[in-house]
Amino acid sequence: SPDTTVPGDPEAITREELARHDSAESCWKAIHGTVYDVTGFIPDHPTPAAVMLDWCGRDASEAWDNKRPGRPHSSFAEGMLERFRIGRLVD
Ligand code: HEM
Repeated sequence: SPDTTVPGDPEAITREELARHDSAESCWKAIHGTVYDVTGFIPDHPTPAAVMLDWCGRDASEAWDNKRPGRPHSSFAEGMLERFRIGRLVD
């Protein structure tokens, strides 16, 4: 389970905590307020790894909504997200 910095709220993940997971060793992303651990998915994503790695440790909502300019991810991709969910972004 994630190491959060909000006592009593195991779902809460701060931006500070999110920012610690900014590499291929541990890659967390916030997308529209939900935090995902996508570390294990990086080799399976259909792009060079660098495309995914650029967004580790950050709010990746913008990238999620625009995998290419004006092109959101598919509903198939959307359906994959739940399995990576680890919590909720808080300030
Ligand atoms: C965070 C979890 C992510 C998941 C689960 C995911 C999943 C997928 C999947 C399943 C596809 C195949 C096409 C589709 O279904 O839309 C795809 C394509 C793609 N994704 Fe992601 N993706 C993620 C994050 C990102 C990020 C952060 C970027 C950064 C821009 C990105 C950029 C792309 C690109 C460029 C393609 C291929 C081109 C295309 O399909 O138009 N993805 N992704």
